[in-house]
Amino acid sequence: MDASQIFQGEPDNYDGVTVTITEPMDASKIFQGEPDNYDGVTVTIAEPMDAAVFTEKLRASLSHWRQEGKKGIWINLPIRFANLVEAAEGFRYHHAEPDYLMLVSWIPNTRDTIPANASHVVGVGALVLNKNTGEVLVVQEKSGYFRNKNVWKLPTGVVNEGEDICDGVAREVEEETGIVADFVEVLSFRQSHKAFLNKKSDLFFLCALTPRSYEIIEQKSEILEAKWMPIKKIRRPAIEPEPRDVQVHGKYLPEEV
Ligand SMILES: NC(=O)C1=CN([C@@H]2O[C@H](COP(=O)(O)OP(=O)(O)OC[C@H]3O[C@@H](n4cnc5c(N)ncnc54)[C@H](O)[C@@H]3O)[C@@H](O)[C@H]2O)C=CC1
Repeated sequence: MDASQIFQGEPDNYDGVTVTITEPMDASKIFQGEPDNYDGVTVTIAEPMDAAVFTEKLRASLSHWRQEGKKGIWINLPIRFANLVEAAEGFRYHHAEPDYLMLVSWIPNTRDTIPANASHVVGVGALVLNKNTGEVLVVQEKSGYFRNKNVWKLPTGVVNEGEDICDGVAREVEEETGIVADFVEVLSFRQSHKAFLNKKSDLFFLCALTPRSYEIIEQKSEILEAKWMPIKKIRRPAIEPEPRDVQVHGKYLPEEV
């Protein structure tokens, strides 16, 4: 065995060994990471590495972090280094983004408190009401649950990462129908489960908007047709609300309805 690769210690009378660390650990032999506020470390792999070298360096780093009392160890693995996934012993997937995979390992013998990956998508629906005419903006979709069902529905969509709900709902309305509208307020919200990929939950916010323009220009890729529909014609929802859904309150309905 190459003596330089193992610690040299002092034996004692009880078959034990005491190792005294006299020099700083060779930084090139362990990964340098970014500390976080939860005694964790995030290592971002920036260079290609041989899998065996990676495993060796990771073992040395884990031993060092254990001594330092570190807890959650994160490895940000750009997709071009995906060959190292299997070499990351003791790590599990946390989440993946288009350009990287995040691995994590909880190293102390205490309860693992790593938060789960994002659990919900955030959807928005738009009640765009022209109070002068008593008409509501409705669409028929080319894909999704209501495809080919001849159902008129309120414009809906999904909020982008980092986008406010009030901006997302106005963007979706404009993208789908060409109508420029101002967000007024959230009327109700609903939570449903196993909504996306039969796994993620869905938080859906129904919002009131006031139109600033009235000429419809449909988005041909997603919308079959859009129109202004007299609110009196809206008889009942195509899907009955769940008992726990919060209902739209009446102040947005024109007085004669
Ligand atoms: N669409 C509807 O009839 C209703 C939608 N909602 C809510 O509105 C929000 C948004 O829903 P939607 O407007 O239906 O958007 P969606 O979630 O069905 O789709 C959003 C966008 O992603 C695309 N997309 C979704 N899954 C896809 C897949 N597997 N492959 C390829 N493209 C895919 C869609 O074509 C669309 O462009 C959600 O919170 C939903 O619960 C609520 C009631 C009815």
